[in-house]
Amino acid sequence: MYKALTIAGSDSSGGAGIQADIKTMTAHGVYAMSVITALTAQNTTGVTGIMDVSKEFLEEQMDCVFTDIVPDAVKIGMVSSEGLIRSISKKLKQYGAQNVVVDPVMVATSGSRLITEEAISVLKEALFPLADLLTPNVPETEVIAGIKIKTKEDMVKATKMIYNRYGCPVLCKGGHFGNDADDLLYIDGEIHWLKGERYDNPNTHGTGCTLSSAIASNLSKGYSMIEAVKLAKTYVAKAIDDNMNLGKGRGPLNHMWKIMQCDDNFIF
Ligand SMILES: Nc1ncnc2c1ncn2[C@@H]1O[C@H](COP(=O)(O)OP(=O)(O)OP(=O)(O)O)[C@@H](O)[C@H]1O
Ligand SMILES: Cc1ncc(CO)c(N)n1
Repeated sequence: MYKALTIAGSDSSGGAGIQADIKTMTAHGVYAMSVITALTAQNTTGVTGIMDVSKEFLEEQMDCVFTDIVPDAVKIGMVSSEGLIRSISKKLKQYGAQNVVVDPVMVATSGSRLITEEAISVLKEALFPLADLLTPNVPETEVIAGIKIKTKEDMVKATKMIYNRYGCPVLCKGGHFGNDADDLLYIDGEIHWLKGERYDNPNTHGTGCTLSSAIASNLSKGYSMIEAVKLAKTYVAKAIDDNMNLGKGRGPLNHMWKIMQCDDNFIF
């Protein structure tokens, strides 16, 4: 059994954060574990509240996981404050965590802010150097690189800047850019455009969380980074294209699209 850990915030509406991650890892046949950084009160229309856990309790959760069922891969999502980021960094180093995917979550699909301004610089300094892959979307890439992205050439430029600064592979996700869903993977000094068709579906709550936990699942199984990202992109595309339509705002994906293609007798 391959094992993956998500370190992220809980989404009460089940489409993003910890819930999306656990569904995704489970759909990949991977044993999922969670270290919860915060509770959020949110639904498909927005986030109404955030309650961070204490540093001590976050570290206690990490100790419990890493001293028992050691994860083959780790995905990090929403971490809203400096102290929690430093605690995660300390514990990842202490336990020599493998296959670390960092999704630098800043703003929810609904537009709500999920990290403080001060915490962004700590994220860069304490967490990015530990990442085996960084997965910013275009607005996050702009913030991290410090340049505006108007064209695909800008996307390449900003992604290279981040790669050179932090020394880790970068996947710049194109879900917020242009008429396609092309993502840019920069790894080992080479550019790989991962082409994607854009589906005309407003229900994209949690696409980023789902992609990063699918990548972590694939890495836990031993796939190369490029293969892990390509497979994850296909999984997300199919979960969007399944056209589930829940909630009053931007609804969640169908993480279980594959299982629901099986007949009931197979599942039970
Ligand atoms: N409408 C769409 N059709 C097809 N693929 C999409 C669509 N929207 C996003 N994607 C894909 O989903 C993945 C996540 O990208 P996106 O840019 O949406 O991340 P994100 O902004 O971090 O997500 P979130 O909205 O959850 O914060 C990428 O592989 C992207 O290409
Ligand atoms: C808890 C949580 N993490 C990440 C996102 C980004 O989609 C969200 N909306 N909620």
